[in-house]
Amino acid sequence: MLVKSLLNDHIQTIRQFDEELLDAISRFADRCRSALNGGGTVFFMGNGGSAADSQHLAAELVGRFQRERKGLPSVALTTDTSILTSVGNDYGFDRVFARQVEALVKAGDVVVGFSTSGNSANVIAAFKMAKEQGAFTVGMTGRKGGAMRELCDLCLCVPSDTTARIQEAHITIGHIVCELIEEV
Ligand SMILES: O=C(CO)[C@@H](O)[C@H](O)[C@H](O)[C@H](O)COP(=O)(O)O
Ligand SMILES: [Zn+2]
Repeated sequence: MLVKSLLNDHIQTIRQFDEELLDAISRFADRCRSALNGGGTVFFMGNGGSAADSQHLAAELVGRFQRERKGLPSVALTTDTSILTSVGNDYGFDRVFARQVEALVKAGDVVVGFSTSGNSANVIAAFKMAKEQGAFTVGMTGRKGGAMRELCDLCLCVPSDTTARIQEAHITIGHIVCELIEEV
């Protein structure tokens, strides 16, 4: 049955998280915590479903995940249609995140990019800019990792080659990171 087999794929993907990935999730949360404690901001970006993940996680930090606490500085670079259309129109779609990183990101910030292929040109360009700005970069991708694997300071490769399964694992990891950030 297709439904059961798709659910099994999802379960298998999560089951196949190895120690290296679990350790990377903890390090991701630690980096966010130290950036936030030092007055920094956590930025998120991605295309399509990954844009939705970016907005979802920024909302968890600015608003509330599970605990009552102060709002934490976080920005999704996927939301301002005036910026996205002006930069896309004037400089090209590949620059829509990089330009915002140039304008907003400071040393000590964390820049998180979601890309199931690891190869979305606008995410890659923004990571390069984030390094120039002195930020810590976290790539969230799939098994192969694409260009992101070598480019990011920390790269979390979900053990699947299927976009949907990778995205499902990304939001699970994102929620775990939010829980660890709130733990303090
Ligand atoms: O949500 C989905 C598919 O599940 C799509 O919207 C998907 O995110 C888009 O095709 C993206 O453009 C894919 O980009 P990426 O994950 O390779 O960076
Ligand atoms: Zn999707």
